Amino acid sequence: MAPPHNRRTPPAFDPTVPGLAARHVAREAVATLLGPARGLALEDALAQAGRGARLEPGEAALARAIATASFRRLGFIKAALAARLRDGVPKDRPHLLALLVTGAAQILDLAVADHAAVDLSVRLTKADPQLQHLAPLVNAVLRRIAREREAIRAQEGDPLTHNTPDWLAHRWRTTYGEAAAHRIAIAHLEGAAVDLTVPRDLETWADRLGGLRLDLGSIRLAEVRDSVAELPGYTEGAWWVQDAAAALPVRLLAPGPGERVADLCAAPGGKTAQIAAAGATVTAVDRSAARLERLGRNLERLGLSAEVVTADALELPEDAPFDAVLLDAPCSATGTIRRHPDVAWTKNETDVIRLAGLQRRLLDKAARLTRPGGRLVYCTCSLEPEEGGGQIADFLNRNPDFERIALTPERLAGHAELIDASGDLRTLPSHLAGGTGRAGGLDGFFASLLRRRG
Ligand SMILES: C[S@@+](CC[C@H](N)C(=O)[O-])C[C@H]1O[C@@H](n2cnc3c(N)ncnc32)[C@H](O)[C@@H]1O
Repeated sequence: MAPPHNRRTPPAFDPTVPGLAARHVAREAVATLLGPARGLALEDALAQAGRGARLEPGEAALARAIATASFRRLGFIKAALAARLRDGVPKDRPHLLALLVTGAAQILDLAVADHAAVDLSVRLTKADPQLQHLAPLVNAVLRRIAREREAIRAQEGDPLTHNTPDWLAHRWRTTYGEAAAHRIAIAHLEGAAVDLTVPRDLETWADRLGGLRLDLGSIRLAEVRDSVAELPGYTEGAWWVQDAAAALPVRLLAPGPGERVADLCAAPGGKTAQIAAAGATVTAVDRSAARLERLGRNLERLGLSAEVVTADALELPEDAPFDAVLLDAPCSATGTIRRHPDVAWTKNETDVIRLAGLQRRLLDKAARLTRPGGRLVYCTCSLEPEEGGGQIADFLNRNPDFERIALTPERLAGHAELIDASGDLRTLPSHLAGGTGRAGGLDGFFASLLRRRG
C-alpha cells in the first residue's frame, strides 16, 4: 500500500495573498524532509517545492529562511509544540507537523509579525484538503506560542540535550568530550558568516568589501544583505564564496605552478578554483554532470580553467599518476550544520557507515592515482571519526607506501587548536567563535596530508 503522503491532494492556496507562496514552499520542503524522503538536502527540497510557485528572489529567500530556522531549532520548537498540544506533536503527519513547525519558527526566531505568521499558517491549513478541519487547532497553538514566546525561550535549556538528535549528541560526547560537544551544539544555533577566498590582492578586497581578513587566509563578511552577486568583485571573478575551513585542504596540498593535480570529487569547484589559481594544471572529476555544469560556470566567472571529467572516480584509468591528488570525499556533512541545519535531522548513523565505506574505496583509488613522491590530501566536512581520523588510520595500515605529514601550527597561522593528536586538521564549528560576533565559527572539516614514499 502506498504511504499516505503519496495520495495527498495538493493544497490550493490563493497565490495573490502576499507572503503565502513563500510559506507554502517552506512548509512543503520541511514536510518533505520530516517525512519519509530522507537523504534529500533542504536546498533540493526547496527547489522541488518551489517548482511552479514562481517565487521572486525575495520570496525565495524568505522561504529558505523559514525552512532553515525550522531545522536550526527543531528540537526546541518540537518541545514547545508538544507542551501545547494535547496529543503531543503529530507523528506520521509530516504536513501538519511542518505547518506547526514553520509557523512557530517564524514566531520564535524570525523578524516576522506574529499576526502574519499565524494568519498565513492558518490560511495554508484551510487550503489543504487533508488538514482544513485542523485550522482552529493551528490557530490556537500558534497564538499561544506567540503569547508565551519569552517563557518558551527561557525554558529552551541545553542545546546538546534538547536541540541535537540523540545519535549525534552521543557521538560528539564520545569523540570530543562533554564540554566540546556542548560548544558544537551552541555554535549550531548561530548562523555562519560568509567567507570568501580571494586569490590576489587580499588587503584591497578586504577593504573594498568591508570584510575581516582572517589569519587563515580568507575574508569574512559578517552580513550580506543582498545576494553575493551584488557585491563588488563578483562579476570580475575576484573571489568566490568558500568557508574559511573549506579553503584549508588545498592550502595543505600546496599545489605549485606546472604541477598536475587531480581533484577527484570536484563539484561545484571551490577547491578546483584554488588549485587552478595556484597555477597548477587541474583535472576536475565528478560523477554528477549537473554539479559539474555549476563548476564550469564558476570557473568561467573566475577566469580559471580545468580539464573537466564527468566520471565515477573509482573508474579512472591509473596509467598517468598525478603529482598531487585531492580527495574531498562525499560525506555525511555533519560539519556543515551551522549552514545546513537540516543535515542533523535527515542523516543517521547508517549514512555515516555507508559513506565511510565509499570513502575507503575512493581513498584507495586516490592513492593509486598519486605518483611515487607525490602528495595526497583526503578531506571531509564531517565531524564523525569514521569519516576522518579513523579513515586515515585504516588507510595507513593498508598502505605502508604512504606516510602522514603531520601538520604544525605554522602551517595554520599558529592555530594549534585546529590540529588533532595525530597531526591532522580537525576544525570544529566552535573554533574561531567570537571572531566577529554572530559571524564566528568554522565549518567542521577534517583533512590529512599524506605522501607516497618515492
Ligand atoms: C563534498 S562534495 C565536493 C565539493 C567540492 N570539492 C568543492 O570544494 O566545491 C562531494 C562531491 O563528490 C561527488 N562524488 C560522489 N561520489 C563520487 C564518485 N564516486 N566519483 C566522483 N565524484 C563523486 C559528488 O557528486 C559531489 O559533487
